[in-house]
Amino acid sequence: MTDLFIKVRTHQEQQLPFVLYAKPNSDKMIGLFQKNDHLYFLEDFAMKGFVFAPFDGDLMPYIPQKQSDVYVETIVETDYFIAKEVLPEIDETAKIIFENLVKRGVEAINKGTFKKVVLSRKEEVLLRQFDIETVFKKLISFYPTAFKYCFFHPKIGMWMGATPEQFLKINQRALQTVALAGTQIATTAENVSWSEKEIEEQRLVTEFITTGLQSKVSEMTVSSPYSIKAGNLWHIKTDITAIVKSKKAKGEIIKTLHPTSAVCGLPKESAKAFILKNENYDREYYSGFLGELNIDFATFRTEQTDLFVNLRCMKIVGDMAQLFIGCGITKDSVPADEFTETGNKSITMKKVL
Ligand SMILES: C=C(O[C@H]1C=CC=C(C(=O)O)[C@@H]1O)C(=O)O
Repeated sequence: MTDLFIKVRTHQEQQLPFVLYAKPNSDKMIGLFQKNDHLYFLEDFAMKGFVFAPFDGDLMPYIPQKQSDVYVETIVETDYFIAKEVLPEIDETAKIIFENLVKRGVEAINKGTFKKVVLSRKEEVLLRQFDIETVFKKLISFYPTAFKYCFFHPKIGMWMGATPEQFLKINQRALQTVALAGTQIATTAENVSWSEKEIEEQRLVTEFITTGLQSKVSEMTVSSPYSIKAGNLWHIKTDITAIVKSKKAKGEIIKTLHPTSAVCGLPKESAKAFILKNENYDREYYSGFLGELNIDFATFRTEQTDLFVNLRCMKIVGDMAQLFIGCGITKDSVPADEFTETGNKSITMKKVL
């Protein structure tokens, strides 16, 4: 066992906060180990550390740089893992509940309450055994292009995930983000074609982000939408770059964009109100955002922010893993298909358990 995982084990035994993560396509694993068990919240967006923000609410926990030890290790592929074959299992009660939720979402769209809403559910998986090191190494091995993480705080719990979605990357004043939406299960075919429903669903995310950024940036560029593979799924993605007008605008940009219409809806406020009223469970940190704020912990360069949307994630509670899965609903959504899509998304985490 390397120093990094020894530190993870001792921190977990001592119930001290830590985060372990590996960025997309990087050969580095980074661990941030808080020296006390205090729950720190961001007071402003100039603070340096690893932020773990929820879907809803202004309280954003973070692990401050000043209170932590940092470990960086190169990923050495010594362990060979075989991806677990995950067979679809349908929970009929969960299916009925989710399909009814989707129906209500489509009705609200038809009434004109919003154009799009992202609805989600939670699924529990019994863990026969659970070892952070093994699960984290599987995430690294199976999802090289994702942001992989394990976050632990005694007052929050343990969360793990492999998200394909960048929320915001800001290097000095250069900003990058993406509009990601539309899902299809990846079969062997490398050419994927998209329906009008999925194209519209993703276009609304691009519209939301570009409109939100408009007054705060200059030199915005927006790529054509293209298909991208994330684990067992295909998505549609648009790359967006811009120059932030002032360094102080970062907080405003984060507040404007979060939660994006890839996880909430359009318009944001009415979609969010519908989610909070109708989903009937607490999303907690699922569809929040997480990552480095104002510092790159591999190089210690400041003025670098690298945040991701907390998707394809799970919370470990006792001998259960709670998987969080959602999908974008538009006027053309078919409830049964949307339920199937959440099942397909659950495979990302099920494969590593
Ligand atoms: C809300 C999720 O995915 C989002 C990101 C990509 C594609 C999505 C979709 O096709 O619905 C979602 O907008 C999730 O994974 O729980």
